[in-house]
Amino acid sequence: MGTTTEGDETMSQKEEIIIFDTTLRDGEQSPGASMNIEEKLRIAHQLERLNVDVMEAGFPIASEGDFEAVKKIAQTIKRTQIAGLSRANDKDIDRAWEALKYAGDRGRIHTFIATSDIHMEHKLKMSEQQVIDTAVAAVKRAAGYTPNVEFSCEDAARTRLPFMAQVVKAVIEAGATTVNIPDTVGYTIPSEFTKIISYLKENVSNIDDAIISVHCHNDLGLAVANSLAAVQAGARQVECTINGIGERAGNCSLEEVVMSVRTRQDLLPYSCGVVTEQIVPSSKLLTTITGIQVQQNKAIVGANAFAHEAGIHQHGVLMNKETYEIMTPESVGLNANKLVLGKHSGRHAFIDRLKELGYDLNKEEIEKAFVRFKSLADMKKEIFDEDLDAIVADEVLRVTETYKLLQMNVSSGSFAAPTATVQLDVEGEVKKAAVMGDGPVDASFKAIKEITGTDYPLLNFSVGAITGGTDAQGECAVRLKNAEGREVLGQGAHPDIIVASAKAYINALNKIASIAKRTRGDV
Ligand SMILES: CC(=O)SCCNC(=O)CCNC(=O)[C@H](O)C(C)(C)COP(=O)(O)OP(=O)(O)OC[C@H]1O[C@@H](n2cnc3c(N)ncnc32)[C@H](O)[C@@H]1OP(=O)(O)O
Ligand SMILES: CC(C)C(=O)C(=O)O
Repeated sequence: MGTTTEGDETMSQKEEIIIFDTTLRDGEQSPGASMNIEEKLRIAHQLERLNVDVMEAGFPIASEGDFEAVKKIAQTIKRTQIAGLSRANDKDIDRAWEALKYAGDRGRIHTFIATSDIHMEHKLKMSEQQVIDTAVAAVKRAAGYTPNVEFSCEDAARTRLPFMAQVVKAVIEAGATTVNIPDTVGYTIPSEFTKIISYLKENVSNIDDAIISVHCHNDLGLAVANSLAAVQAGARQVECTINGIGERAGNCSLEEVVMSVRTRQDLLPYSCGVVTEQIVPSSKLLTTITGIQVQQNKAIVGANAFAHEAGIHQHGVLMNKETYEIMTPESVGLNANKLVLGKHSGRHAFIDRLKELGYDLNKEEIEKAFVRFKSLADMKKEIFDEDLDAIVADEVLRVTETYKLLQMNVSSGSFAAPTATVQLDVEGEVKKAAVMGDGPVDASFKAIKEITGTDYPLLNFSVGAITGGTDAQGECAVRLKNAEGREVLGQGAHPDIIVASAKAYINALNKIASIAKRTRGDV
């Protein structure tokens, strides 16, 4: 791009912005984004390919599952720093280190306590002095395990500045090497956040002994703008998530902040190590795993981010892409010159495309996905990346199957009552049911319920077409609530939308069964 200054030599002389990804912790706090250990590990591998500097893997005290996920990630990921969150108390910090210790000096304890009046008075019921003492004690305890300690002043953007300066000074003295200034409730605006960071730089005598970090939420849609303002004021770590997922309206979006820095080197002359070509694969993997779709007009990773519809724009782009494109699709991992995949494609092209999409599958997984790819290619002229995402989600990312769909047949229309006949393999036993319903999906779900003897509340059911055209695969998501009140997302894809719905329902039942087995200690 004519307007950017890239190139390794120039980049290496620039001040570095540390990219701290919190998709697996704050991102996971998005309603419906809970992931199991295997899913978190897949994202962790992708974050390593994306080359973020730090990944926050979870909140180890939160649950057995989160502890195991952080531990597994700390044991498996070899290059990236791994952070674990803890409240400012001994038991959280000890538990965090128990999981993080496998990463050695790449393990980071991230401890926090709120510093705003409203949080101190109503939530913590602590005085200023108690908060300072608790923060200092927490940092000291964490520093006893590792020098890699981050401290966050929760709700910093609504904290009185002289008090925050006192806290920041004290935690740096106690051993914090990164001090994070979160806008926990997405309240600040860029000019104010600039003043907050500048204030700390000017009024905390030991501020240069730590990296200043920011962690912005998007309640007013300003998370990225606020993060960039903070960087310009001296912050050197940005906390963010893929697709901007996170608590409430989400967090600062990684792809937006990284591409802003890369694209506006004239105003943001910093370097960051993110391999931007891995942005779209990361976004897609997250969508596949969580089922949370990205809005079409989402910057960088939305379906329309590089689409030009208007004639004047199309004309301009045909003459010179830079008339309407400020970055190339290739730079974020959208490969325009791809081999077309269809029924005549072989394993080499197939594996190559899966790798481009960020899937690192073993031989057995590739074989399963390939068989499914060929059968889809028999029904559909061209197989798109989205189809491959759905195949991988369906064939590889799914949990151990207690229930397998063998066959189904549905009759429906405007005349007779819709009827579904479904045959399932239930742990080796073939079972069948034929049931009428209000519609074909309702009839299928009733048949599955009858066979499996289950009746979990259905919270949500959504249907979408993965690609365009009448031969597109349908993609369904089903959200059920298990007996313990936990929400479970099931996904299924198939060119027949009713079969896709049944697969999604069965996928959710399999997840519930696998949670129950884990709880009982059967697996
Ligand atoms: C801004 C953020 O995103 S912070 C991270 C938010 N993420 C989460 O909360 C997800 C994971 N959380 C959990 O699983 C649970 O909340 C747990 C395991 C951490 C705690 O569960 P519980 O012990 O049942 O407590 P609960 O969540 O109801 O209340 C929080 C308690 O922690 C205290 N607390 C809150 N923040 C902190 C802190 N930073 N340091 C010390 N104590 C804190 C609260 O005052 C309250 O204490 P109390 O039980 O003495 O009244
Ligand atoms: C724990 C902190 C960093 C947080 O998530 C927030 O303040 O939003």
